[in-house]
Amino acid sequence: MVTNNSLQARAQADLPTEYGNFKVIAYAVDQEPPTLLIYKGDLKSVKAPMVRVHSECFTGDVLSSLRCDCGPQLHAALQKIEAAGCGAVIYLRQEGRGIGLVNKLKAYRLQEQGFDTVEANQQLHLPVDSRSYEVAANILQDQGVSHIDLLTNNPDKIKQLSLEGITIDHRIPLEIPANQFDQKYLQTKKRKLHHLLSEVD
Ligand SMILES: Nc1nc2c(ncn2[C@@H]2O[C@H](COP(=O)(O)OP(=O)(O)OP(=O)(O)O)[C@@H](O)[C@H]2O)c(=O)[nH]1
Repeated sequence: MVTNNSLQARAQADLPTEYGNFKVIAYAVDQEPPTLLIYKGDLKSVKAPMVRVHSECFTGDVLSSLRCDCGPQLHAALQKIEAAGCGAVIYLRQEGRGIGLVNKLKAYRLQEQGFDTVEANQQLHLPVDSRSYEVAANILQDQGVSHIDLLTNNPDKIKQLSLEGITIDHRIPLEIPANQFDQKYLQTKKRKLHHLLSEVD
């Protein structure tokens, strides 16, 4: 299993989780942190498997931070894929929408002073969102998948994956109710980044 000249499947294993039994494959280039494909079922056997392309959020995914909806989105995606019986999470190492964990924490400090998530990145002279979905598309293609049902609220993710050759048959919303700490974060995603968040004002 090899995707292109450099990205390779380096290791695979079973991954039993709270939500059900999955398999995991680590795709990597040289010593870079691996992109993980967590999946269940035969992805090629369905016309459009359910897929979550998830950007790393150490604070949300690992530390259960309430400042964002990332952790609950990841867990909800695993639950939905388990219920569907087939599907995948692709875990991209694009912390902080591409700015990295240190800069994300600097952006958090600025948010504590009143800036929103977009303004905080701008204050740091960093891109608001520098993510690429090419690796996700390469992994799907390596798995023989060209059509997916994508779990997302982010129209840019749909657009970019489409440009990389993946057809999004359906968007499956992945809305997590706001908590007392992430209301402004979700509002900014809706107002400035045009996320499809029907439950946010
Ligand atoms: N720069 C920055 N990144 C953040 C912040 N909060 C979360 N993130 C990162 O945002 C990324 C997730 O992107 P989101 O815009 O929340 O959601 P998305 O993945 O684009 O869209 P969905 O598919 O709908 O979840 C992860 O890499 C997080 O680390 C923040 O306050 N500032």
